[in-house]
Amino acid sequence: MLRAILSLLADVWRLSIPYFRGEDKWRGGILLAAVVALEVGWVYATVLLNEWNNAFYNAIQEKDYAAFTHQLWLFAAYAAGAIIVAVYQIYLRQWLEIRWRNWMTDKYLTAWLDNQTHYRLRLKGDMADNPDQRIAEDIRSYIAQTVSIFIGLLNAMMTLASFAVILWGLSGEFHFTLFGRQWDIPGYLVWAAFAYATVGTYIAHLIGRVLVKLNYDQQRFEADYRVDLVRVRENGEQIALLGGEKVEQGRLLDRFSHIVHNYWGIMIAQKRLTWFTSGYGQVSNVFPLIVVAPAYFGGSIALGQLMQTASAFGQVQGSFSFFINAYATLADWKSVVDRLIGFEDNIAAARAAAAGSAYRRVPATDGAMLAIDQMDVRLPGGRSVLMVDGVSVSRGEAVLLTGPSGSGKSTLLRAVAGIWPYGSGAVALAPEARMLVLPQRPYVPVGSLRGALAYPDPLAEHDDAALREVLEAVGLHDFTDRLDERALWPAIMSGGEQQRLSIARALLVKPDVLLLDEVTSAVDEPAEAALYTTLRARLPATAILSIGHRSTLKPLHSRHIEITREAGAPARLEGRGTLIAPAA
Ligand SMILES: Nc1ncnc2c1ncn2[C@@H]1O[C@H](COP(=O)(O)OP(=O)(O)OP(=O)(O)O)[C@@H](O)[C@H]1O
Repeated sequence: MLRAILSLLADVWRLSIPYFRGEDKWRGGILLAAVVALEVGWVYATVLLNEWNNAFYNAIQEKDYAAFTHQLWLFAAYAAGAIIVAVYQIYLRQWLEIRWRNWMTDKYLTAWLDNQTHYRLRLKGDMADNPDQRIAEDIRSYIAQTVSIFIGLLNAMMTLASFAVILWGLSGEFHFTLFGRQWDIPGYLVWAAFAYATVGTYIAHLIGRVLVKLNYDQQRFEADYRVDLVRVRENGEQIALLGGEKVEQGRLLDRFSHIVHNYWGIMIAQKRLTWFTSGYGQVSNVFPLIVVAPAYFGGSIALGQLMQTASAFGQVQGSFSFFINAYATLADWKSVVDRLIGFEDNIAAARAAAAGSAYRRVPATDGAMLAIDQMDVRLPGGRSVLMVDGVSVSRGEAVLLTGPSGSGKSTLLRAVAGIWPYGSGAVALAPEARMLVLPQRPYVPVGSLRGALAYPDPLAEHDDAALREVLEAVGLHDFTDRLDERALWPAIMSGGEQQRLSIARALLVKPDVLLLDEVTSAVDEPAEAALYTTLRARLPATAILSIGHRSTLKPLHSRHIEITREAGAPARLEGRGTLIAPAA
């Protein structure tokens, strides 16, 4: 158990310390110091209140009205101080939490989105479940829980230190005779509180430890369920056309049944733990009185001392049992910490995969804009799918790649674009050449059509005339007046229209090297011919490497290279292929 706690603390340190060393360290540090100072004030107030107990109850016992009213005034002053501390404690704490969360969210988003890590995390299906939950939900609850546990622990330690001293003083000496011998136990009330709390903590640990895994699983099941719901929403049209609603409902209910099943586990464990903690809490109300009662009834202490001792005992025992009451929170905290650590490790692994990638970027020679040599494209598991050698594209050339489905054409484009980390080889690019890759399924973001067209460039970069002009050029005449319309474009535009929009982007960007992955698969053949003709006419210097299946594509290119594949071996793409005579 000690080892588990130490490793948890090491993880918490790893997750928290960057904030207090980062750009926001001053403000974060000052807020944390203020919260700690208020907590110290709070504990000091409880110490004063404990002494007040003694004076107040003695005034009652002695029927001393003047002392009684004096003590009431004192109480009013303490209470006023406590109210101010309570208000600002929460306020400053929330302030710290939101600053910290802001910082951590920024850091995680950067780590996730930078260098295409978000994409590589997906490549290996097992690498990170639900990054959205890690970034949105787990960071929030991690910070809230860490601050709350830190402050709780600080309070428990300070309360323990102050009240143990008071209680030690109040204990006097406890004498009893056992086995014919007199035993003296100094500070016996402190030991009694300690023994009571230790037994309680240990029993709570035994009962509550199953909650760690159960809470972890619960979060995962909830997130999986949410992801499946989103998937149904996103693929609504396909599901409706295929009539897949029953299957989807079955799958969703199946996902949900995991939540229910696990929740029952949590309920049962929680019930068992509550039996114990609430019983323990009730006993704690009277336990100190029982322990001190013999001294009171024996006449050695007054009512004030009884009340002060009982309250001090309660404080000591309460701080010892901090872990008992915080058990469920600690279990939950551990699962949040585990998930964030797992996420950070996955990000690091994805970055290492990228850094360890054996693809090399070299400057192109011999006038080629793009050349691919000795490339071995592999899958995440290590299997080789495609070997490429001696393939190059010159300025103004349009090279068509064809080959069997699944032979690795799209993966080759990913490797050339630098987002695919598995495999090895050299990608030579002309110095300063700008490359644009248009994937098979265009990405049309939600928002204004202007934003979707210019994506991901800043809007100010292209003027309206240029945007309208490229829309006209790709045949999207009906959309030229809708630049500022905000809509769910992916649901409104047809597949072919989305592909045209994607080609319009290429016309805007005017890249030096353009990689096209079946970008006209959803338009008819005459439109396809028109689009390619437009591309080549308007980007006469661009080196185009495109992938396609249709035979009608051939005359639209200047060269054709075919991928060959023999059973049991990786597909091969080699050499210069065949020249295509320009259509008459
Ligand atoms: N992330 C991945 N994990 C495992 N295998 C993958 C992954 N991505 C692609 N593959 C596999 O790699 C092979 C090549 O896929 P790719 O999409 O490159 O083929 P393609 O030649 O473009 O096919 P098509 O002509 O059908 O579009 C396929 O067998 C595919 O299943």
